[in-house]
Amino acid sequence: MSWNLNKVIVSQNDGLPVDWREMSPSGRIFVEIGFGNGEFLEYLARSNPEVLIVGIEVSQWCAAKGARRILAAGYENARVMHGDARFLLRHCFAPESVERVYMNFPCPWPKTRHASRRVTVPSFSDLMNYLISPGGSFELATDVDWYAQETAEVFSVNPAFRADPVEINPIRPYVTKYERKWKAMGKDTWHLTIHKDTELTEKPEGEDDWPMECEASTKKSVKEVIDSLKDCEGEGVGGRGHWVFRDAFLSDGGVGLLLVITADEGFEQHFYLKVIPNPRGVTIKVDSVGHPYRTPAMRAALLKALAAAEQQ
Ligand SMILES: C[S@@+](CC[C@H](N)C(=O)[O-])C[C@H]1O[C@@H](n2cnc3c(N)ncnc32)[C@H](O)[C@@H]1O
Repeated sequence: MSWNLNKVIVSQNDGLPVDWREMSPSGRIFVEIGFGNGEFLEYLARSNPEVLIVGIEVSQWCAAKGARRILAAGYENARVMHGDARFLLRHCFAPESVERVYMNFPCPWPKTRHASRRVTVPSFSDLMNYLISPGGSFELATDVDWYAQETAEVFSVNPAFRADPVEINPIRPYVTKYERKWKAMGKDTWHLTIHKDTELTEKPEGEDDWPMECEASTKKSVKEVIDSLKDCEGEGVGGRGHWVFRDAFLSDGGVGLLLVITADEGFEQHFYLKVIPNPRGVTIKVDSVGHPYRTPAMRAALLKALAAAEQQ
């Protein structure tokens, strides 16, 4: 059987931030981070038909499996995004647009040297403050007691939030396969609910609105522009993220290609900047193949290429 996964999988090509409210029967939105095999996602869609349920999965295999599950069940109120939730939630959702965020049994990355890989790094509470609407909540289920405590502590320093006491083995409306297996071994689970009471005081600027193409008036050739940029590197806009021009090529048609690698909050992208001759100089544009996301590091790389082209 073939599946049209595009009916369910959403990417930034649908516009940024994605217009989730328009897809939602009531305008309400719930998110599940790291949905694994998608059974909780399906449960959320089934039990909340008036709400749009958005699942985010970093594993491509799980993202496709979850999308197939939603299609097979025939739910119109669920969508899937493939990628790192820490990045996608910031860039693909409008501020304070999500009512509830669920995260079930995330990998705790127990070793200290892997702590930065935990979904609940300290900046996570800022991300949830950006994302969750006043009156909304974040719910964590975990099989690791210290992970629940650590997450509660991460939120406790943020005055926008109020945490319920961590619960042990509460009765849950739906138990996933992972949780069933864990319980069958006689083991405990811990649950944490965090409430957001206050509104964001500073609304973040629309940092995803800038164009991915610019023109430089210059007498330099395309070759001179790309040669001057090869191996350059620097910080993203606002000191966020990092970019590097890894390689430069000149096509037979005279178009320059710069291979750019960016890292934003642990989110890495590889894409090309095209340098195209025009009568006044050059046009520099982010190549859309691979659908890279607009990030502070991408913006800084584009600005660097523009400055290098215009420099006498
Ligand atoms: C242990 S599994 C739990 C799956 C499911 N929630 C359950 O309860 O059965 C953790 C899931 O989180 C996903 N994941 C890990 N880090 C993530 C991230 N930064 N963004 C989105 N998904 C992530 C993994 O791919 C994996 O599917």
